[in-house]
Amino acid sequence: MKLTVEKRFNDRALLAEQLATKVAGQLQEAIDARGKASLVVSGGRTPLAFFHALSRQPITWSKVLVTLADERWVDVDDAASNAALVRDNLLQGRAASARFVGLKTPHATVEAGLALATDWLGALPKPLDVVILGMGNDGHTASLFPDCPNLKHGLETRDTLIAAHPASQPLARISMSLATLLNSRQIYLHLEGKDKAETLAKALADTDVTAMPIRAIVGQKQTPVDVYLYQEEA
Ligand SMILES: O=C1O[C@H](COP(=O)(O)O)[C@@H](O)[C@H](O)[C@H]1O
Repeated sequence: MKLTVEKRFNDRALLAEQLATKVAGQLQEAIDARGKASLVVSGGRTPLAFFHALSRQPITWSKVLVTLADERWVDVDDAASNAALVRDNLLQGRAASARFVGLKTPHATVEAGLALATDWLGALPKPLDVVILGMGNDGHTASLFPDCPNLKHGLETRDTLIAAHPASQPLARISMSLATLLNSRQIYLHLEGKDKAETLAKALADTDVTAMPIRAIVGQKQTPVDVYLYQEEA
C-alpha cells in the first residue's frame, strides 16, 4: 500500500495552507528540474479553500500546466463546470499566469470529444507532477463511479480519458482513467467531514475496487498517496 501520509486537521484553513505549501513546493521543484510542471485538480466543494491558498503561493506559475481529473459535459460557463470553478478560484492572483488545459471540447457528446481532449492533455509533462483527488461518499474518485457501466474500462484501459455516464448522476462526464491518474509522481486525497472519514475507513477495509473505485488509488503500490482530511472536532 502506498498510502504514505494521513494528516488530520480540525482547521480547514490550516489544512488548505499546509497542502498548498506542499503542492507549491513540489511544482517549483518540478519546474527547477524539468522546466515545467503539471497539476491535476478536482472539482466539488472540498477544494475551494485550498485553491485560494494555492493561488497565493509564490512559484513560477507561468511554467505550470493545470488540468482536471474530471469534468461534467457542460459549457465552461455553466455553474456545474469544473473549469469555471478552477478559473474563478485557482487561476487568480499569482496563479493567473498558469496555463489551463480543459477537458470539455466543443463536441456534442463526451465520446465525440475524447480524441481532442486527449490531444490537449498531450501538452502536459508526464509523469504528472501532482494530482489532487476528492472522493464521494459512494467511493467514487475523479468520475470513476461505482455505477458507471464502463467502470471496468476506466480501471483497466491505457487510454488517457474515458466517457462516464454514472447512473446516479444527471450529467455525462469525462474522466481521467486510473492509468492516467497513477502515472504521476504524487497523489493527494483531499477530504472533508465525518462522512468522508468513514467512507475512507470503509474503503481501506476491503479490496473490491468496483464497489469503491477509490480503492484503486488508496490500495495501489505505484504512486505515493497522501491523505489530507479536515474534520470538525466533535
Ligand atoms: O462529483 C465529484 O465529486 C467529488 C467530491 O466532491 P465534493 O463536493 O464532495 O468535494 C470530486 O472529487 C469530483 O471531482 C467530482 O466530479
